[in-house]
Amino acid sequence: MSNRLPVDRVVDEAGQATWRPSPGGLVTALQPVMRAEDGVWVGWAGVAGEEVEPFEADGISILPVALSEQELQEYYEGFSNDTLWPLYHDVIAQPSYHREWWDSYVRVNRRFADAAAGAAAPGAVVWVHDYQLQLVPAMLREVRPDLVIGFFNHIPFPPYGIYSQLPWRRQIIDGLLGADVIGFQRVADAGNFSRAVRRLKGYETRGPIIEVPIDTDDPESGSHRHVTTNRHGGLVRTVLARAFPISIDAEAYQELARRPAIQERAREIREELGNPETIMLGVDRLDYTKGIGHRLKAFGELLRDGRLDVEKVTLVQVASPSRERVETYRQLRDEIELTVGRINGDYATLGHTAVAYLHHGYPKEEMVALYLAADVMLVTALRDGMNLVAKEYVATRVDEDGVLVLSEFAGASDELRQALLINPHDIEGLKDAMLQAIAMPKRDRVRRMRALRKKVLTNDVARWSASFLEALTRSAHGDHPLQDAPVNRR
Ligand SMILES: O=P(O)(O)OC[C@H]1O[C@H](O[C@H]2O[C@H](CO)[C@@H](O)[C@H](O)[C@H]2O)[C@H](O)[C@@H](O)[C@@H]1O
Ligand SMILES: O=c1ccn([C@@H]2O[C@H](COP(=O)(O)OP(=O)(O)O)[C@@H](O)[C@H]2O)c(=O)[nH]1
Repeated sequence: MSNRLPVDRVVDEAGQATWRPSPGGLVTALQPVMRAEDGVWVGWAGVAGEEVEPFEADGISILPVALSEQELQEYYEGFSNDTLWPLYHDVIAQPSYHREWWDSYVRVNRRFADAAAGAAAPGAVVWVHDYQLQLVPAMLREVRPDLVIGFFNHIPFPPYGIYSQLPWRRQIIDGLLGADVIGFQRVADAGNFSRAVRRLKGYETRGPIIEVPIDTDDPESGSHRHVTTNRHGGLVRTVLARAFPISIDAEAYQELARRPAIQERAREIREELGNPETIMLGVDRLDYTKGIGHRLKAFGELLRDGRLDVEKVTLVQVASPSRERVETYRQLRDEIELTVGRINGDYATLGHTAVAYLHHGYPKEEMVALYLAADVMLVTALRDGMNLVAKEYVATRVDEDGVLVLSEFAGASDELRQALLINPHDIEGLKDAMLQAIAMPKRDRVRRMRALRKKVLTNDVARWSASFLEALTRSAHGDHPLQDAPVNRR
């Protein structure tokens, strides 16, 4: 279950409906998993006010959940993306708190839970994804205690000092604790969650295990899995909360990178840009968490100070459209486009663009060609759950060349230690890292890229889903594995 299905329904001006792939890393990561399983994907079809019948897409059974226009505004654009999203990303933007948005979030979560409850076979495994659906685990457990329920949070879980702002902080914790296994991107996220549970609920935790007291007056209390007695002699249900860092289908990216047509397209991209000595690339949803403004500032200053030459270096910035009706996102687009216009106005020449700015979403093949064309990949997120783009760049570089500049605030930095790690708030540090990346000798580039590729090729998306589902299946047999998934325990 995820808010977004792998395909969005798009209705054109003539009223004709078509399906197009959904944006974002969650769908990229889950598609190969779902293709391999004989399951049902429950999610929203991407258009408001329409009931869509269950259907098949690319070998996946789809069960659409309908949202009205008002729910789209209050549950998705409002509570999910204007309350939870900024709150969980370190309040980079100010979260808005509205009681009607919360009511809508509860209503829509209930609808998702009901849909899954109706579709799941007895004892089935249900895997719920992301911050839009945090109440679903408890709602589902209430009506279907036979199910094995997993939850994975794709975005960060904030430190308690930030999380505690949320007026509905206890309800969200209760919602999540309905799951048997709760997965996070980083060890730090899992730690933040356990702390919030201790502070808000007073429940005890032992490493990754959370002890949820059982209400013995509840007639359903006998149906719980992994019930045990805690050190005070009380009956508790145990929940596993741990890091499972997500990844990509690395083999598929390698395969695309080896295709002659895609390699030719990469050469064409370089030519279209006037064959600069260095191409730097940024690929992001147009989101304030991605640090696009910081990246442009650093690049603009390097041109201003004559440390970079527009005839030698071009920055390609793909900023794919995202959440365009949310005011903060509209403002961000204006700011970014103003900055790009200024940099190009000040430093571009007739023959050489400084920033090639593309406000589009591209298919995978074009993404791979862009990755192959880029000498330096810039991931400067201010906060990011994982950032699959960083991993895709590494998987694509079958030539073992290219330099990844990576923010330490992206989950990917826990694993990709051989990237040039930066703090995007430190503009001078970012500028130095860009120059270091451009000037890095081939031997060093290859050494770093080899080490990065080993990580991404070993810890791919199949391994991620297998380790989560294994933890979930073991939990169905009353056994919570205590060790962490493969990740640096930093
Ligand atoms: O569905 P949208 O509102 O259009 O947004 C797209 C997705 O963005 C987020 O992606 C996150 O998941 C990635 C995979 O785990 C991760 O690499 C990235 O850091 C996250 O930001 C969001 O979490 C998804 O729910 C959205 O569908
Ligand atoms: O034009 C684009 C821009 C992005 N992406 C994909 O969108 C995902 C972005 O995931 P990431 O984890 O980096 O960030 P998110 O957008 O989920 O926050 C990656 O798989 C990208 O390849 C894409 O297919 N076309």
